[in-house]
Amino acid sequence: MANVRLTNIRKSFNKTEVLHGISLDIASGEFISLLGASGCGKTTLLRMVAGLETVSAGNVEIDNRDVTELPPEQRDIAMMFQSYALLPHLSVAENVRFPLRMRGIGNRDEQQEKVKAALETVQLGHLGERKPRQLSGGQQQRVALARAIVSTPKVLLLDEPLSNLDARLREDMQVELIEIHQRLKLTTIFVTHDQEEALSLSDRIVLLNAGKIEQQGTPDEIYNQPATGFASNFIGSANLVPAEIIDGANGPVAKFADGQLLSLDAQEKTRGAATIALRQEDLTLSAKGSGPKARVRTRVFLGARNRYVMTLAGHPLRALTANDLEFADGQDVVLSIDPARIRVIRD
Ligand SMILES: Nc1ncnc2c1ncn2[C@@H]1O[C@H](COP(=O)(O)OP(=O)(O)OP(=O)(O)O)[C@@H](O)[C@H]1O
Repeated sequence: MANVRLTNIRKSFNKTEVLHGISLDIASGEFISLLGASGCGKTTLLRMVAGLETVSAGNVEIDNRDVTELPPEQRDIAMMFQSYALLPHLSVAENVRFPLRMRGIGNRDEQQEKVKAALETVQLGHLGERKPRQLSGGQQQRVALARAIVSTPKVLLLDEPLSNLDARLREDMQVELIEIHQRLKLTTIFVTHDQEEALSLSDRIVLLNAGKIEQQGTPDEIYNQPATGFASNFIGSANLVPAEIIDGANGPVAKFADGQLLSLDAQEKTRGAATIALRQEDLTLSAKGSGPKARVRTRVFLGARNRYVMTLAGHPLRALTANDLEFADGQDVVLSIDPARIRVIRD
């Protein structure tokens, strides 16, 4: 287990810069997620930690050692890819043993001990003799994970390792990853575009946007205190509505383009043009009462809940509600929200 330090990392492909100076300190034993939309540079950054991609500028340190110029096999890392690439002609146990053989770690008996332990960690101790094609997709993914952890690398790099799994298996594997991390305490860098996965697995989330770090923090901080409009929208898909922040009779209020007012937290300091971030799950809808009104455009049935798509001051607004609430298309509904849950982002 080791710390990882990235200092001012830049990467250009054919003169186009895709990573614009990333600096990041990852503590020994930390589980960190690189979260961001497709194309923001997550995989490129991970590959540079692995040594599979050169850096255009900056430094990579692992365990307080500069590895920027070292090839992957000298970095003491293991990487698991989205396509887990098992060798079809080798048994499960031989697949897991492969990195030990490549790196000449231990003799045959020691290698087999390690393989057994790794397969037991992913609960596949009984399937070592099978060939990969005789396993389900989820089991194959576990074999790939066993192969990644078998050499107890200093750093474990995971590139969207769960993205090929169906929803149920994915949840099971998430729990398994959490348990494996608790047991082995490997420094782990996990790439994902799935915010829920990042929130549920990580000690810390690094949100990337177009080759830069947009925000980093614990899942709680990232979810509850998004620092920018991008972060609010990306995590928890908040509604973003422009407004003017003014002093009302009882404290600050947001005034929307159509003149409607929404009370803000008494502590809110911003005044003037801003964007209001309203989480779908924080909005309460009612047929009567005081507060800004939104017009229902459509209702999406989600089983236990409904999603209402509405219009507020000319902007789309979505809310999640319990499904015993029914509003008709075209109806005006009153919005209420705990002022402490409203985020004001200065324009
Ligand atoms: N080998 C390459 N040659 C040229 N451009 C590349 C190369 N690899 C990546 N890029 C570009 O660099 C940018 C970042 O790509 P990267 O794969 O790191 O993004 P990502 O966030 O991992 O996306 P995804 O979630 O879709 O995998 C993209 O614009 C991509 O087109």
